[in-house]
Amino acid sequence: MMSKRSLGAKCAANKLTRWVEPSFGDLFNSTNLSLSTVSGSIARSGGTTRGGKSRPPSTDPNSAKCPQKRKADSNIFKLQPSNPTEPAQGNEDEPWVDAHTPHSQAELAVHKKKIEEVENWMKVHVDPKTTKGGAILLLTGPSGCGKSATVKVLAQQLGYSVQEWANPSSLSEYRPSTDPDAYRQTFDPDSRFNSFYGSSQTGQFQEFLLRANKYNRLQMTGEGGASDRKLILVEDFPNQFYRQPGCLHDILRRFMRTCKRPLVFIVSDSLSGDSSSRLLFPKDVQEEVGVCNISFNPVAPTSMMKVLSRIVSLEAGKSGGKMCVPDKAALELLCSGSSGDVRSAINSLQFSCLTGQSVKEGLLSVKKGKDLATSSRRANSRTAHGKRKWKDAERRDEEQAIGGKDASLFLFRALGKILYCKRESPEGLGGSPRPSLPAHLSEHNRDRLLVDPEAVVERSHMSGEFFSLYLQQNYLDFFSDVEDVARAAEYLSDADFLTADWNSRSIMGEYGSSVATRGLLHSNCGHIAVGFRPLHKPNWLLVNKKYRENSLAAQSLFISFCMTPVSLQTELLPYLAQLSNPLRNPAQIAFIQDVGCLSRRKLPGRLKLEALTDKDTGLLELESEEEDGGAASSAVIPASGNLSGDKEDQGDPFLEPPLSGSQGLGSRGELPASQPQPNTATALLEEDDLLIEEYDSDV
Ligand SMILES: Nc1ncnc2c1ncn2[C@@H]1O[C@H](COP(=O)(O)OP(=O)(O)OP(=O)(O)O)[C@@H](O)[C@H]1O
Repeated sequence: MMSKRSLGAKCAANKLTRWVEPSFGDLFNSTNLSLSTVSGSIARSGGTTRGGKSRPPSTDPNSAKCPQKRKADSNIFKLQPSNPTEPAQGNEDEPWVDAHTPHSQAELAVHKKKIEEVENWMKVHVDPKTTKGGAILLLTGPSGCGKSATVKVLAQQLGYSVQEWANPSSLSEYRPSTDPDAYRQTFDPDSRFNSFYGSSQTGQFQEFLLRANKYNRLQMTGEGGASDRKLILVEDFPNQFYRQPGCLHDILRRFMRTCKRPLVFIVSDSLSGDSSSRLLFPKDVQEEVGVCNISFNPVAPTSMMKVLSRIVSLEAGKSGGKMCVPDKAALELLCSGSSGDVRSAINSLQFSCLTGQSVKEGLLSVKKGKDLATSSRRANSRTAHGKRKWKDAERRDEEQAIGGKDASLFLFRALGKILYCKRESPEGLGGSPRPSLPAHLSEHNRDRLLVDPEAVVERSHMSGEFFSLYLQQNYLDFFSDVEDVARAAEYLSDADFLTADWNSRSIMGEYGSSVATRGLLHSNCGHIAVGFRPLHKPNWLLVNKKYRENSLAAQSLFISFCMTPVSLQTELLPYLAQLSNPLRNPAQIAFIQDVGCLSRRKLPGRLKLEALTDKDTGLLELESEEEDGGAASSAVIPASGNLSGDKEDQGDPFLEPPLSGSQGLGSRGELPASQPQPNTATALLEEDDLLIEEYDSDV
């Protein structure tokens, strides 16, 4: 993978001299000084983006000290001149992402509906005449999908100014005074001499919000428009917020009470599942302070193509024939390789169009991609449908060669790739006959797969075992023949078996997931086109959650017995349930009724399935498990349902989720909430299955 960031880092190391030179342009009579690094950190001093060209240097010390990281990324092209002795020529070195910044809604590579949503929110909340209190907008979505660009374009269009927060890079050093009074004041939050508080990033952030809310921007010469229409933009978050999101939540609450300006937060999601937006803005806080959340999608390939084609034609015109112009196939490669990140796509485009030694490889890769695209187009002339699929599967590696983004897959899509079992058409690509298996193996004959199962699992960013767990939950809906189901079930249990031994689990994990995925694909020979099928999260997650909660509850309620949770639930509680007067604590009675006995009347029904959405990731699942589970954090959750990370059961890595979880579930057909439910207990009592009398030893 050649990401823009790693590329930037490499170039910075190699061409450090060139990086320094323009900063001393005046001294060395270097006239072509590009200021976009400094001016890249726009608006944090109060200005909006003015055009895509070099902007005047900001006077804000923050912006000079700390160029925003994403802007710094875009400077990679400045750091690699073909000849370091030559001065930069004109705008040649300007990053195209900056040079082609969108200036109007029509130019934005963002879905119209999303733009409209943001525009409507702005119209309602930014005008101080129509709004009373503060309002908060949260924009989420993958990196480079145009969130900031949308805010800036709309702000410019509606005549609003944007005041943006940027994390200060260096804080003024704190030197404790020897005077005890001064020392006390330093740490006293109510003291106005509180230098410690004032100098922390969080403190500065709070102060920024206060000032941004209180004061209007200074009117610069030549600037017109209503300066009281302002929105506050936050994309960088003080690091402290990631450690203690509660700090941010307190600030938000205070902001909503006291402020009158609208506040826009932009948080980029990562495909690998470490969702900052979930951490910084949990659902309950969003509801409490009334955050409006608009979620952006990756840029659609058609919009991306339009942007790239426009840039290529403009740049080709400017270069006067010097530029290496990529053709449509190469642009398509760039589009699919960028995973909907317009910044990454434009950077890759510029990189691949540069002429010079340093990008020779990039050009070769484009050529390779072109050749491949052309040959596959020829080969697929017969089967129009197979054409695209084939190209997708075969070209993925080529895409990565030209600075493509890491092609991560959301879990939903990754599962679909296995379950829908897409294969090449029987006549093969190009109509040439495929070699077939010998007669005695003919039952194993299958058309060629259009997916690489191992790559799919890898791109889903979750362990193979966990991936198999999702497959186990969902595969039945995609089979039409019971023989196939039997074979698939066998493969799945083989996969479980491979990872059953915790000693070799880390090594065998990959083999296990290969057996599970390939086994499913191979078994499904009677596969019929099944249209859309909803996918669900594994029941195991719910059962496991319930089990952990029961374990904790059992331990705390029956602490005096000094037994492990497993022994409590499988030995003691069923025994106590048989006694008519064991205890007098209502919580204990309720728990015994919930966990210690099987209902004779009602059979456990199917659990209520939780739908898997296209934005879910397996890691989130694990995280939420850990959050909810408190002390019982699970480090590894294998497909077989073994819970090896559970602290109470560390001595028993093969612990099965006990029956207790499903009992409580089954009696009501759905999983009850975390703690033992009094209603469950009541329902059971009503059944007369069991009667536990309250026993008072004092009587
Ligand atoms: N047509 C276009 N639509 C959107 N952005 C474009 C377009 N053409 C060029 N760009 C540039 O692409 C970049 C898009 O990045 P932007 O900052 O908007 O992404 P983002 O969704 O906010 O993600 P991040 O959090 O990574 O910044 C900007 O630098 C923008 O100037």
